[in-house]
Amino acid sequence: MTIRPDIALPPDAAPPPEAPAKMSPMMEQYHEIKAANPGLLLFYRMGDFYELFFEDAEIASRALGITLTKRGKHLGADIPMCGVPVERSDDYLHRLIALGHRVAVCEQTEDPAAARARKSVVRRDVVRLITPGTLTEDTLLDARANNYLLAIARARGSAGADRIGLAWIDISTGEFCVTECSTAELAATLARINPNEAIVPDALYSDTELAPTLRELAAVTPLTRDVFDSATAERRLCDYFAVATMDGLAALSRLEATAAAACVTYVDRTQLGKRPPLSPPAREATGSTMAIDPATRANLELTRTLAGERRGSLLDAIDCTVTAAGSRLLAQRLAAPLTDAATIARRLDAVEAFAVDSGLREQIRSSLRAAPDMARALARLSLGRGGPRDLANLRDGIRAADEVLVQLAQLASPPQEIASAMAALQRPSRELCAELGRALADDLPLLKRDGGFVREGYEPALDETRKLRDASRLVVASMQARYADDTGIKALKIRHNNVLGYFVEVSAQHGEKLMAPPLNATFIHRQTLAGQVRFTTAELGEIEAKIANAGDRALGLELEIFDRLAGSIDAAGDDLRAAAHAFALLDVATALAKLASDDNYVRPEVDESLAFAIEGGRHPVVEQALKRAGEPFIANACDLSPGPAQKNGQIWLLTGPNMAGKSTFLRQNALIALLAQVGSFVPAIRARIGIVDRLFSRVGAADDLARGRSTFMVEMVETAAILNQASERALVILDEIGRGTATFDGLSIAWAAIEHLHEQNRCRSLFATHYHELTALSAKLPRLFNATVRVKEWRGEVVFLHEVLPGSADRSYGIQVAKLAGLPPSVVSRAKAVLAKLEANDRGQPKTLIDDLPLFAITARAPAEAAPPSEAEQLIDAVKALHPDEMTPREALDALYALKAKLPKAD
Ligand SMILES: Nc1ncnc2c1ncn2[C@@H]1O[C@H](COP(=O)(O)OP(=O)(O)OP(=O)(O)O)[C@@H](O)[C@H]1O
Repeated sequence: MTIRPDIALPPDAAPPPEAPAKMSPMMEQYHEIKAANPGLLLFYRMGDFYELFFEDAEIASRALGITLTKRGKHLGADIPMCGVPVERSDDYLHRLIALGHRVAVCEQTEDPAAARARKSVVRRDVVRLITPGTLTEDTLLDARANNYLLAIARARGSAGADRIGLAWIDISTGEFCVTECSTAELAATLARINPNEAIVPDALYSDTELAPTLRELAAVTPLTRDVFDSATAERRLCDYFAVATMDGLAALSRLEATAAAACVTYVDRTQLGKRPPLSPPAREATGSTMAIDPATRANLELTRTLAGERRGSLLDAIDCTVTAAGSRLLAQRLAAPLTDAATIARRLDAVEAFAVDSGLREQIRSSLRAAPDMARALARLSLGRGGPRDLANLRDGIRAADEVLVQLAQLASPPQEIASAMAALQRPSRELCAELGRALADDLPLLKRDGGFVREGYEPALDETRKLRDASRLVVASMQARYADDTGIKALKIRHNNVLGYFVEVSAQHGEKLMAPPLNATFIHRQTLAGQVRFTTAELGEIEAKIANAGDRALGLELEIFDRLAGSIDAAGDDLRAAAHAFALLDVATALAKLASDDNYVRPEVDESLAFAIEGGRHPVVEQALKRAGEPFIANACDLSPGPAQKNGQIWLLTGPNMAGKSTFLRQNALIALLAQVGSFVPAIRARIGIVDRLFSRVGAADDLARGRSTFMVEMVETAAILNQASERALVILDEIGRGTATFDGLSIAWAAIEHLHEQNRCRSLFATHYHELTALSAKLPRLFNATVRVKEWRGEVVFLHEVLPGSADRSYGIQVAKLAGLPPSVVSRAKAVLAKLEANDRGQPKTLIDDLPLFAITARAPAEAAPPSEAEQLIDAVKALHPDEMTPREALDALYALKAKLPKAD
């Protein structure tokens, strides 16, 4: 989490910086603006740079790696300063925001010439506040991820039963959701939403109970109590949505309304009164999504791998979407699998429709690929930050909607989700689209202030003004010819720059002529450069004014047209947002269908039972990785459904050698359940899953030194959470519990945990272990089933078959795996010797063996330990080293002879 004391102060509670006794007017202005924006880095515009001063400069120079310089003195000390060029500021802003900083951008709001004339400092004002959760610029956003601002409100309950209200919005797309949860559920809910910035009341920010959870977040901004005032929440929401009561828009609990109002208040503050259009808050019913705590999300590598990469995660493996909005929706869905079988079935129906019709699927995907990101264009326009290309995006979006509708008409009876997407695509006004088509030119500038984006013929007044402007430019050209004639200077040119405007330019040698009578009556000297002399004339001044006026008028008219069009778009915002969402939805459905048909996924049966029956299940990510390496993935079944006379699901106890595929098997079953409830087809031959309400996974172990927890402590905290919270609808994946401590302690903990799962939690579970002693528990626990991963021993080597079968393993083949990993041969054979002794005696009495086993150092030197490879082994190594695909026939023949030569000579 990035909480910086320097930026984390509540906006209205920080003390203003101390004003010095005497400072320059500019520094006075700086201090005044800085004091009004505490907690934010101030980007103070000076010419072509944004400058930062004092502590801001120190923070920014450190964060951005830019030079810290000095500018004047303040209270007798140097003023630290650093600056970033305006045209590259987006890049710097991006980096500061990514680090959790918040920035106030302060612009010059008048022409410096006017200030000079007034003999005072240029007027400046903060034009916007940029915070991680309130971004809209494409350059600052990740197109494929949502950018959520989240507000957390708390209501104190009796006996520690506090309730938490959450509201989250993405102002770049207009999404707005609220929900409530308990304090215990907070971590899982936050991990699901994954906000880029959270705002919390001061009191909550300093709460010791919640601090560890809040620390997991990317950036947290504490705010004063008034922002979270429940008494004024409804009024603030009504004010934002311009309605008299929220009842018609959303039914919110008081706590949800408090969090929602905090969000809109913060948006108001950071956008300085500009209000991005938001959908009315959609309420997420408690329990409508599968609860997955942060550790499980991390372990299962849902959106990021444990190393923090998107590549290699489940999302990356299944994301075949072709639009940024589709990718965002898929990530949202993956983060929040559903728990309602009917809703899941509706999503699956849509995927199925496209899975069976690959022709239609590909047509739609190619139309979607060309469609623009309407939601973000819309948000930029509403905030006054949009440009002509955003208008064009909406025009093209509506055109794409028509194209997709024609394609979807091929479906005889579209399933419900597709039918509602079709209805949404019909909503945007076609008249608006036609108007945009008439108004916009073919080539559009990025910024509206560059002009030239309105098509000729759209508005007569504009055409007229442009003609005037262009005609005046022609007059300048003819004037140049006339002046050249009149003066006899052929090389005379009329040029233009921003300082002088239009001017006559001649070489130095001709300059004298124009400055002497009679020509000096017409040509007024303006500037002498090394090689040229520049002049103006009264006539040129007049024509320049005409050109400037016509140009300004033309731009003014264009901007009026822009505002009119942006206004119509804003008014049609709801329809356009609905269409944008429909695109995303179709993108996700077609992408999942493509995945299903490319990778052989099947439609899962999802119902209210406690079944969990997978036939031919595969791991979606490992399978893809093996496929790239040209290797097959071995499919495996898993059945945790209650037996004939049982009420609860089963526990599979999986034993098997290292590297056999136990972890892969555990995770694949969790991922199949998750994918099924996301509404995706699954990598299996058949799958029936009774709704899982909560997924727990403890796979592997990692230190959490930042939190002062050792590997074993992390393992136990996570196991405790599972044993305390899993109900009979949960799915629990436990991998090697207890391995982080002494053998007997670990075995005992694992033993007790299995009994607890069986007797108390009674949930469907998969438990992998190297403690083979645990398999004896199946005699006592009727719903415990022993399974093992098969391996084959071949010439002393272990061969992994990756097949999961009933039964239990008797050994771990740890030493063989260690050998494969390249442990020195002396260590491997020494380990074998120790193991043999240990097995011959009681495994639990290693101390008594010390005397039986001479020291490693002594045996390690024994020549037998490093025996040279046998002839057969040499032959195998030589064959392994051959790469037939890379050999020429000649090389292959030579290799054959060489192999033959290696054979033992027949006597
Ligand atoms: N079903 C399978 N088909 C093909 N290859 C597999 C399969 N399962 C696992 N593998 C391969 O075996 C490797 C090891 O798998 P995994 O990590 O699941 O083993 P493990 O039994 O959990 O090992 P350990 O006990 O050492 O943690 C994987 O990286 C994968 O490449």
